Amino acid sequence: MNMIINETLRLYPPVLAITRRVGKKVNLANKLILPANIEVSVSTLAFQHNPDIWGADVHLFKPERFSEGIVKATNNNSMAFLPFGFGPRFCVGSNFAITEAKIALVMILQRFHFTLSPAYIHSPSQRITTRPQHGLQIILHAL
Ligand code: HEM
Repeated sequence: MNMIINETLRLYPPVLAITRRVGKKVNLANKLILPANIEVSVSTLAFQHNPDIWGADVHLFKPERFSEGIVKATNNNSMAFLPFGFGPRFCVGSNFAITEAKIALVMILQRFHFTLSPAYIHSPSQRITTRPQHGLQIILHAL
């Protein structure tokens, strides 16, 4: 289930970008100079959809890409998988959120199997977090 959750967070990160204010002028590997007091936006979405990192199948839902961990999945660029941020400000609720998602899924799967409704229209959109624009209609079949 971890692989499925990771792949979902990769393709559809709830938080699309992480913002930081530059405290003092900084030179990044002589490639980029960031002046003090600007805001930098790190796009979770861009990193997680970059074919140079994830491969040509970057846009496909393939949970098995995580079968050997994040380092392998990112071709040694584990910072490119950042649905919960990175560094000292890493999400404090990440374990809680993942455990909650697993419990909810397990409770559903104990009672039902489900299929996607033909009414579903795939249109991820951002309203504070990423969500399905027209809802997510599924058909439940009692076990
Ligand atoms: C799938 C669910 C979640 C996602 C994708 C998510 C994502 C994130 C991200 C990307 C950050 C870093 C923000 C930054 O660096 O500027 C963050 C920080 C944070 N998250 Fe979450 N989060 C989730 C669930 C939760 C939950 C359930 C809680 C609380 C129970 C929570 C509490 C926090 C807090 C308090 C911070 C700030 C940590 C700090 O600044 O030291 N998050 N989250």
